[in-house]
Amino acid sequence: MIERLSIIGVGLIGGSLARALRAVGQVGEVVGCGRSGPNLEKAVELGVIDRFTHDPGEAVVGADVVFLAVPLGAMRGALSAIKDRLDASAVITDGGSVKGSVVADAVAAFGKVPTRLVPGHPIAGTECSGVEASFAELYRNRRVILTPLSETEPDALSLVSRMWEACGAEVTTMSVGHHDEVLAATSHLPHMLAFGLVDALARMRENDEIFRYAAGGFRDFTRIASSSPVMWRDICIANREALSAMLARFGIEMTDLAESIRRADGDHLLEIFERAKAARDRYVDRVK
Ligand SMILES: NC(=O)C1=CN([C@@H]2O[C@H](COP(=O)(O)OP(=O)(O)OC[C@H]3O[C@@H](n4cnc5c(N)ncnc54)[C@H](O)[C@@H]3O)[C@@H](O)[C@H]2O)C=CC1
Ligand SMILES: O=C(O)C(=O)Cc1ccc(O)cc1
Repeated sequence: MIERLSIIGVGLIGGSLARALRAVGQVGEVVGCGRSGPNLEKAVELGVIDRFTHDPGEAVVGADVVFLAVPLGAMRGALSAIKDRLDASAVITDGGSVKGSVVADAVAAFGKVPTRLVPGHPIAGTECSGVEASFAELYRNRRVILTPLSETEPDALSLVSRMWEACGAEVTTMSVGHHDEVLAATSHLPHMLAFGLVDALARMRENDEIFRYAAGGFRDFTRIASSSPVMWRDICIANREALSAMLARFGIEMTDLAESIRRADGDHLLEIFERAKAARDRYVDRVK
């Protein structure tokens, strides 16, 4: 289906796409591009990519699909670097966790919305980074959100949808703004809670003594605090408006909890916990 796929940023997300497409025989040549020589050499050794270059412009020559999988702060530079080297029919897509910033970066780089840009976001990942953490099954039975614009050419959208479906993913489309609001609530806020909790506890006791007495719940809740700091710095800045609003709403919830605890208001606490338990049980049932 794809003759030459160019992956800018061969880490967890880019590497897993290449592996998944290779596993189902839907890609010919895979060209990788990145900054780290050892990571790219590893990618060749693992059979994830066929060859690599450090020059994004060179990487996209002759590619029918270009997949951008760099941290959000590097998107604008990557788009500017590939702009003049793309084939006219090349489709550009990405895996960035925020979509408004990627569209703004594309407009800044191209001077207008590129009609063959299909912004995308696989709702799948782990707390690990780099090509060695990538695996072919990452996207199987997971959702991928595409946020096409009014300018997006239908055949480009259809190609990117089919690419993700070939990886076993379920593709949904929504607007850029809606995507960024929903993900601020379901992904970006929980990551802030995990980072904030672990940092607060770590600063309370210099010697890490406190972590020795943590139970399974702490480990489950904080797994995502092991995620890439650079990636999450960029996500926060890219989605600052929606994430700030979510953090403010969550702050009100925490204040309410703290007040109920101080007042020993068991009825109110029970009301909150029962409502939360019912909502989570419903969610877990739905995704089983
Ligand atoms: N990690 C996750 O669970 C998920 C991440 N994403 C998004 O996917 C993108 C990539 O994330 P990961 O694959 O997890 O990160 P990663 O750290 O595993 O891979 C990123 C790669 O990009 C390279 N890179 C960084 N700056 C670059 C530049 N200026 N030019 C070329 N290469 C550059 C890095 O060397 C690295 O190999 C991010 O935009 C992130 O928001 C989306 C869904 C899930
Ligand atoms: O590790 C996890 O559970 C994640 O939530 C991974 C993740 C990180 C960023 C995204 O934009 C989407 C998924």
